[in-house]
Amino acid sequence: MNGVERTGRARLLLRSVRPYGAEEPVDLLVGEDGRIADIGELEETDAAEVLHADGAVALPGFVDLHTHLREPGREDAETIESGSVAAALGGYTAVFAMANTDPVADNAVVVEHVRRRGEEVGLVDVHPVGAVTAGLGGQRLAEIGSMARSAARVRLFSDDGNCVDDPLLMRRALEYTSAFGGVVAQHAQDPGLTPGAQAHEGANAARLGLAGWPAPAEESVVARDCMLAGHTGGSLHVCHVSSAGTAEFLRWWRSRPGGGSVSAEVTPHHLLLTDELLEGYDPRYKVNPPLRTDEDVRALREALAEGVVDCVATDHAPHAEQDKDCEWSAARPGMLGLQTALSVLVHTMLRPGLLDWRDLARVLSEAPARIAGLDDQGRPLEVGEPANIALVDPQAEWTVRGEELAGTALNTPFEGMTLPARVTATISRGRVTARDGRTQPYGGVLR
Ligand SMILES: NC(=O)N[C@@H](CC(=O)O)C(=O)O
Ligand SMILES: [Zn+2]
Ligand SMILES: [Zn+2]
Repeated sequence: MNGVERTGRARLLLRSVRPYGAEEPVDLLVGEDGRIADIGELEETDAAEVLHADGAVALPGFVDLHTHLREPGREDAETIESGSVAAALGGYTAVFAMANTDPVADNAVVVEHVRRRGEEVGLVDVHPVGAVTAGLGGQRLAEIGSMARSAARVRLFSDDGNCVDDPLLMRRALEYTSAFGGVVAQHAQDPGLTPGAQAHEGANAARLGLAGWPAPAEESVVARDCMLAGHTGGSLHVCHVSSAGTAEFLRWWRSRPGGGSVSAEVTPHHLLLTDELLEGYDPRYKVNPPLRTDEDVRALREALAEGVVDCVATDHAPHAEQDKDCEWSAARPGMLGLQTALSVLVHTMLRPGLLDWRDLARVLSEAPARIAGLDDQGRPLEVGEPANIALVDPQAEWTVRGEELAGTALNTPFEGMTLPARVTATISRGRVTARDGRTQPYGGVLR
């Protein structure tokens, strides 16, 4: 008896997919319950929809712990809808929407709005991140408990964009969130070391006359927070690790007893780009933390390969044209990332042999789902599991054009670059949400 006989009707038949890049293609059947019903060489069924995948690599749908959707407040840069489109096209089935909106997501009303709007759009599970401090002000804790208990059931808290600088507040946040299994995601940047910072502190910034952002401003906060997490038993997640020194510290810390309560992410742009790109003062390369050196890039790739850094998060940061198309110092930091992440990972990690497809499933899906405590994402591609799937054409090559990406923002740092591999379809709980560059809502609700 196959899964469909067990569960009733079939919904979708994926013809010829290669789970985790396996040599031999198989067929994958999804039941009406949105779960994988059968895998193998399957007979024609009365499946409602057949998708000919032509040997595409099948991975569990990607999970982004770090996305800026800009709604509420800056809908001119991105909306929950346009960001969901970008996410589905990029192979994502769940994203975490950062709290630095206007109003800030520091209370139950805002986080419930974000979650509900994500459900209405129905392309990807949108999980709101709650602010750690009220108004991202760094002075007192936000209403963490009420956000956790709200219908949005917030588990991830971050002041991202700002660092939770005050050590006592950081300690309290770790203690408080640990009571209900929450996680504090820190944007590690000592503000005292980075006044007016514009670029990685080093030879390039000096030559270009840009105020430096020294790596120890990140490393010292990461070290402090690891120690606070160890002391309190709280869970710390380090956002956008950017320096070799941070990777080295995390390698040491995580090898110690108790070091397992710390997790970390790296962005695709920090795995590929360096501060040499700043030469022409093009604000598309302005980002926080800044692009650093070749040596940092190498160290970050190694750290991801080793598992010292658990996962990849995009830090997708759309900006309106007037906030990027201006002189360097006036431009906002941030880069688009959702639709290019898989390709950058194939280019920087898979092709050089640092990771294989199974590892990509880990860093793009399984690890972030585990860190955020999602039990229906990052699951194995096996019978009975939820059908959250990204299909990837590994042979594809494409040239990135901001104009062709979803949404109105154009600030991709990969403009004009030709990258390998492309997401051809995304399936969210058994429904095709994206296919060949188009999206279609699943109309489902989060469970
Ligand atoms: N990464 C950025 O440069 N910008 C982010 C904030 C952040 O992630 O720190 C943004 O909100 O635009
Ligand atoms: Zn940040
Ligand atoms: Zn961010």
